Amino acid sequence: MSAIPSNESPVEWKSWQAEIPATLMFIKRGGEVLLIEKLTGIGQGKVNGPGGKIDPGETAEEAIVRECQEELHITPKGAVKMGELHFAMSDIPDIHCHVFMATEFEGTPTATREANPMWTAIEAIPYDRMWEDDRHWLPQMLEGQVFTGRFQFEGEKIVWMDVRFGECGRGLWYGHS
Ligand SMILES: Nc1[nH]c(=O)nc2c1ncn2[C@H]1C[C@H](O)[C@@H](COP(=O)(O)OP(=O)(O)OP(=O)(O)O)O1
Repeated sequence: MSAIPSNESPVEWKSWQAEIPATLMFIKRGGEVLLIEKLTGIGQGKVNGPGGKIDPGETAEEAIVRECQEELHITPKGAVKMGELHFAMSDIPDIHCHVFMATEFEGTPTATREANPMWTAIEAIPYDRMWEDDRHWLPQMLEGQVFTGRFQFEGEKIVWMDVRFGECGRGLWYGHS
């Protein structure tokens, strides 16, 4: 299944490079998922998964473990890469985000200055408090589908999007990985 672009994107995606490499994590437990209320940084005030920028020299896998430790004092175990998100933004730097899912973790999710943890029933995920793209991939990802998404934002509104399920990575629209 794919969401087909309804108009031409002005972004030249073949040569597009994000300024910020980033990560997101969604930990599932039964019918719930661990979300956060983000208290600092990009998307402050929104609900999201824990995550953040990849530091220089870090892999995405290392970064997502560090971010979960910093934001919630937990260590995810056995994280699986599920998707890649490419955000062409209008008023903040462009972002390339690696999305992970896990079912195991060590520690107790704890509120920090960066995040309030929220165990949330999957059927009650508050999409109206999240980035607009999330409703286009998070439900499918939580059911186990890998994906690649490209989104062009004007402010916080999507003006163009292309989401494809069943494969993860830039090669989907590039012709090679
Ligand atoms: N459109 C979008 N949809 C989404 O679901 N998550 C988005 C998003 N745009 C950005 N993010 C997330 C991805 C990543 O986890 C996070 C990056 O935010 P931040 O820059 O705040 O990261 P950090 O927590 O590293 O912050 P600093 O330590 O302040 O640099 O925002």
